[in-house]
Amino acid sequence: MEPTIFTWTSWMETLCQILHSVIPWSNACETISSPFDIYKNAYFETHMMVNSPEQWIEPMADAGVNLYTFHIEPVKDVCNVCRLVQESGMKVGLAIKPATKVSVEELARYMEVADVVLVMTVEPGFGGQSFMADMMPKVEWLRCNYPNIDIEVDGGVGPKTIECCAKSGANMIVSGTAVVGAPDQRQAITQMREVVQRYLK
Ligand SMILES: O=C(CO)[C@@H](O)[C@H](O)COP(=O)(O)O
Repeated sequence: MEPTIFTWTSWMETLCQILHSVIPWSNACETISSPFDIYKNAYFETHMMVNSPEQWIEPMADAGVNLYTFHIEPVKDVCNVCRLVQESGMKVGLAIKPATKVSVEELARYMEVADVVLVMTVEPGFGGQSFMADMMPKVEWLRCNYPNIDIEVDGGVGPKTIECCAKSGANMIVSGTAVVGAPDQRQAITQMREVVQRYLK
């Protein structure tokens, strides 16, 4: 398990996360495929905040996405969507939002097919929201029961909140505003990665 810092900034080190709330959905696929011309070694995750994730699997796989993360709340047959994602060649990410009716314990039934679990620390919608520390028990429960799975946190994460996330067990970090607004973006990413590494040991 490695610390991975995902960030949404013009300076891509590891990943470009395409949020339909950030990019008008009409041209998301074109937007995704265009960075590949520039960032040939980047690892691309799409965080699908959509009601029908199965509808976008093929376009995202064709655009070159590596990790397809979708919210399980609106999906009736999660295992089927996971299977379709795997068959497309992408990794499977399962996301739950703060005000969800899905308990983190219910995720247990999908752990055989999931590669990543994303615990949202803001309500999906837009960047720059405040970090919700009361989401950390979900991360702690996951890390305690699934010591080797990748656990991602997303929303309000930055140098001031990274310690809380890493201590709870998160090893995949999405950071938007905190990196984009940092005077030194590389330093902000490096600092967060070092904190996560400290807890991974
Ligand atoms: O998915 C979302 C919001 O819908 C998050 O990815 C945020 O957009 C990340 O931005 P910051 O909260 O780090 O600014």
